[in-house]
Amino acid sequence: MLSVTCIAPVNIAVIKYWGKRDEDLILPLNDSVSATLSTDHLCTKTTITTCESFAENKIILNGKEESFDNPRLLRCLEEIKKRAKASNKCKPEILKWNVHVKTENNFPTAAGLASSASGYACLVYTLACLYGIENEEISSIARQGSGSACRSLHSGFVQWQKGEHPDGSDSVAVQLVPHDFWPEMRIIVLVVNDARKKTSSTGGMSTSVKTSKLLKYRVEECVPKHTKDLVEALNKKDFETFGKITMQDSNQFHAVCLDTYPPCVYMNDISFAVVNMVHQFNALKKEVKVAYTFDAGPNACLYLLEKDVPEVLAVVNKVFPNDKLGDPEYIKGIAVDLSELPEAQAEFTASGNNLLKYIINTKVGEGPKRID
Ligand SMILES: Nc1ncnc2c1ncn2[C@@H]1O[C@H](COP(=O)(O)OP(=O)(O)OP(=O)(O)O)[C@@H](O)[C@H]1O
Ligand SMILES: C[C@@](O)(CCOP(=O)(O)OP(=O)(O)O)CC(=O)O
Repeated sequence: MLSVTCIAPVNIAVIKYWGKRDEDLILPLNDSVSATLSTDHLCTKTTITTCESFAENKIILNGKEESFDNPRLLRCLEEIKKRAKASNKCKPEILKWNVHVKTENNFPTAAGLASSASGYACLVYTLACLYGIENEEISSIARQGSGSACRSLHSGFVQWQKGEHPDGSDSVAVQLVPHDFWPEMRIIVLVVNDARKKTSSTGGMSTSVKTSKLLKYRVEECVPKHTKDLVEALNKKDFETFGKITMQDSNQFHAVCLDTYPPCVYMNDISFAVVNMVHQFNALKKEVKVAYTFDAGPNACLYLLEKDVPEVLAVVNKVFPNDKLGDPEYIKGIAVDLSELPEAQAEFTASGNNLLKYIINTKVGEGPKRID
């Protein structure tokens, strides 16, 4: 019997992946860029055991058995085994044994918090460790579990290169800068809703590819420029440009969602209240101090620098007053001393009470790790 346990991070895109050119191999229409978030606060933990006596493959997700008869899961297992066989790093008989997967996310699953990204990255990395191929290029296998998962295999800021080959061999994730390149970078997630979402990313983007003319323009004209300028800003640690492109790319992605027929509506009134708060804050400061981005759900991810966290949190608490403020479960992640927060400017007014469920204060982090 062999058993391995690993953890893997979530990632949040600043240039969004939306649209596939090959649904089966999960090949994207455009490059995307993300930050890998610290596993100290958000992560998937997966244990995989393999044994000659196991009669079938099994997966237990968050304590509940799920069907293994899932094409994405089967594809990841099959591809890893193929790679392990070719590398000769593992005894061939071991590759014939079934596996038992036990996996847990320490945050809500399928709620637009990128659980499929950390989930499939962890699955593929743990399998790779089990068969001794963890140092090979495995992002192209994680990609076949969930596109965004390929980016969670690296630390720091990561680019998923769309690639050109029809077989997907060059559609891989590469690290742009390591996790400690811009150590002041912080990510604050404002959780508006952590229930399972109605339109999955997979379904939504498939309809966008079929119906949105704006998506074609985005892919051909906008994303290549957004990506080039954002990577340049990242290398120069130019937050103003980094933040502006991040917000513009998120807004364009949601415009594509509305241009989809029938439309995919992921942001809600609370999301737009966050958008207004951020622009009001940046206008008062006369520079881009904080940037928002939204995935396929209403939750906001704010990118900002450490020095601005107290002032931004003071504004968030004024615009979104909450009875749970002070409860340690309300602001999770990196500890915040509420008594040290400054007074928010008089210009900000409350949007309504208890509109946020909770807040996660985190930073850029490392890739998957074996922990057993
Ligand atoms: N730990 C895990 N191990 C294996 N599969 C997982 C794991 N966590 C999530 N998944 C898979 O990912 C699915 C959720 O993906 P989905 O894209 O709907 O939501 P999300 O990833 O939370 O949101 P988004 O991708 O929009 O940020 C789950 O139903 C499950 O199939
Ligand atoms: C909005 C996004 O979060 C979309 C993520 O889509 P998924 O990677 O979940 O989709 P599939 O490849 O079909 O599994 C943007 C992003 O993470 O780049």
